[in-house]
Amino acid sequence: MMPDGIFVTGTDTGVGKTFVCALLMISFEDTCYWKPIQTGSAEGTDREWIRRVTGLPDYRFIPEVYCFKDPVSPHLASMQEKRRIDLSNIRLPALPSRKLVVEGAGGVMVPINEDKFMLDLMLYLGFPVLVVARSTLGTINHTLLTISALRNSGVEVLGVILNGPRNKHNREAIEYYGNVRVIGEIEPVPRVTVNVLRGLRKEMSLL
Ligand SMILES: Nc1ncnc2c1ncn2[C@@H]1O[C@H](COP(=O)(O)OP(=O)(O)OP(=O)(O)O)[C@@H](O)[C@H]1O
Ligand SMILES: C[C@H](N)[C@H](N)CCCCCC(=O)O
Ligand SMILES: [Mg+2]
Repeated sequence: MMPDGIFVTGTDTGVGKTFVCALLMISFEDTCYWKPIQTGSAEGTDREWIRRVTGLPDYRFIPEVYCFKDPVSPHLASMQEKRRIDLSNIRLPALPSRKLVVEGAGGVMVPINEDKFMLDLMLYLGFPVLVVARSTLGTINHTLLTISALRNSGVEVLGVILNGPRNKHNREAIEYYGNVRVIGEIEPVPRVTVNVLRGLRKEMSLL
């Protein structure tokens, strides 16, 4: 059962958070998507990408609160555009549905202003967190560090999704040393389409 709100973070930028959010949107009816802080919008937003790939209606997508053009860390993008990111401006929108998927920018320690990080946004919103990680070499360290930062701050970790070629040893190490569930393993797909996402829905069944 998907909780009413879920925050999707990752061990890095480009690990597949948006892909997993698209999969959540396809897997659970009555779910809205929200990426409150987006950078790199000059190349398109994650909201637009999920909307295009899934074909889901507009009302299931909540507009960003902060949207910056340059594909850099939010703290830098906000300085460049002279618009400080203030957590108190990020208010939970009135939802047209019961469930919400929130996507972060990059990983947990990405700065958003002079003294706040993505992790503070997670604490502020208060949703349990799903961690998307690569399946390949190096992921044990990145994933354990991410989980440790989340738990040390009191954030509930729902589980980990490993994205990439299946790697049994990495999965087992993350579950054992991280004392965490790997709830899904997503293999690379040649092309991301709504039918491909539908075929991957079983990867969300442990949520
Ligand atoms: N399992 C997969 N198979 C094929 N392509 C994938 C898969 N997972 C992710 N991708 C592709 O890899 C790229 C990076 O993934 P994605 O945009 O989901 O990362 P992200 O973590 O959301 O990055 P950001 O920090 O920029 O939000 C995208 O082009 C995405 O479509
Ligand atoms: C532009 C990119 N796709 C993301 N939206 C922002 C990633 C910020 C990462 C910062 C860092 O960890 O160095
Ligand atoms: Mg993304």
